Amino acid sequence: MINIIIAGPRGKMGRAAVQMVQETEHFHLAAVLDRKNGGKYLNEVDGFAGIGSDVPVYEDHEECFSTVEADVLIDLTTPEVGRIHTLSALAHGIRPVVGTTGFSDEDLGELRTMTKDKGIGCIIAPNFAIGAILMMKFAQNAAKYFDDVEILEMHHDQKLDAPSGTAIKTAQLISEERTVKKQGHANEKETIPGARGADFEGMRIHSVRLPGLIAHQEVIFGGEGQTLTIRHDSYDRKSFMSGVRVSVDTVMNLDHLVYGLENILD
Ligand SMILES: NC(=O)C1=CN([C@@H]2O[C@H](COP(=O)(O)OP(=O)(O)OC[C@H]3O[C@@H](n4cnc5c(N)ncnc54)[C@H](OP(=O)(O)O)[C@@H]3O)[C@@H](O)[C@H]2O)C=CC1
Ligand SMILES: O=C(O)C1=N[C@H](C(=O)O)C[C@H](O)C1
Repeated sequence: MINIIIAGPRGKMGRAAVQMVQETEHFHLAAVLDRKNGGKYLNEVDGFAGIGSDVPVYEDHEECFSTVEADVLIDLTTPEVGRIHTLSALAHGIRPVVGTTGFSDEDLGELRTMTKDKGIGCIIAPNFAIGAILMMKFAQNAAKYFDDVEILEMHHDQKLDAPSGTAIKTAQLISEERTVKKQGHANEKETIPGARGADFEGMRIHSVRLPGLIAHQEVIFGGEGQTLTIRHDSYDRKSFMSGVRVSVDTVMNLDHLVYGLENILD
């Protein structure tokens, strides 16, 4: 049995994760970490009637991590608080599985150092959906043959960070194969600032935010007389849950930080 704490249980991902943990035979939801409802049980929180009558809600992460006997923290919050939760969990010997996006390179470096010092596992996954991981790997492979690429990520309009964690990870993987190149016309000029999107080593990332969307990304490569488009769509947050489950199982046997599920899948 793996004892789990979920941070951000009332969020869109947090709710899906609570359901996944409850449905997984060898997982036990030991507690949740919320910024409201401290002192209650989960079944007393709006939207959880009938679920988690034995699952305490904590508002204070220190109190939660020092009181609850947990193996794994699943964090699905915001980068600011997710970073603090992750550092604190590691300090208490609890292995973090972090889906929260928006961490800076400095944040990742700090977490990598802390994980190494503690000698326990930590997984930070910008995207838990297997289709999205394949999209990133296919895009990295295609980058061996195409120098010019633009990433178009499309998300629901409640998303806080832009570009998405997936788009940044995709650009990082592509950059392992691609020589830095400023794309487009040498003299191109934006007549409205931002028209050409974010610049990652000369490749462009465009962020669309619209109600109705969940999580979607196209990686478009261009060459002479042709384009190649690699696209992934998440239509339901259930698409992320098998990746969260695999991450919880895997982090139990790690002694270092893994950034990206492509590193733990065959
Ligand atoms: N890795 C992956 O595959 C995926 C990652 N994500 C990422 O997961 C994160 C959560 O996404 P999503 O569920 O859509 O977002 P939501 O906004 O729906 O949920 C975030 C939750 O975090 C809580 N929260 C915010 N600030 C604090 C705080 N200071 N202390 C404690 N809790 C806090 C919010 O509480 P309140 O309701 O009170 O604001 C909310 O319940 C995002 O970073 C997103 O990018 C999303 C989908 C897939
Ligand atoms: O906020 C979201 O919804 C998502 N966030 C992650 C990201 O930033 O890449 C993963 C997925 O795209 C959904």
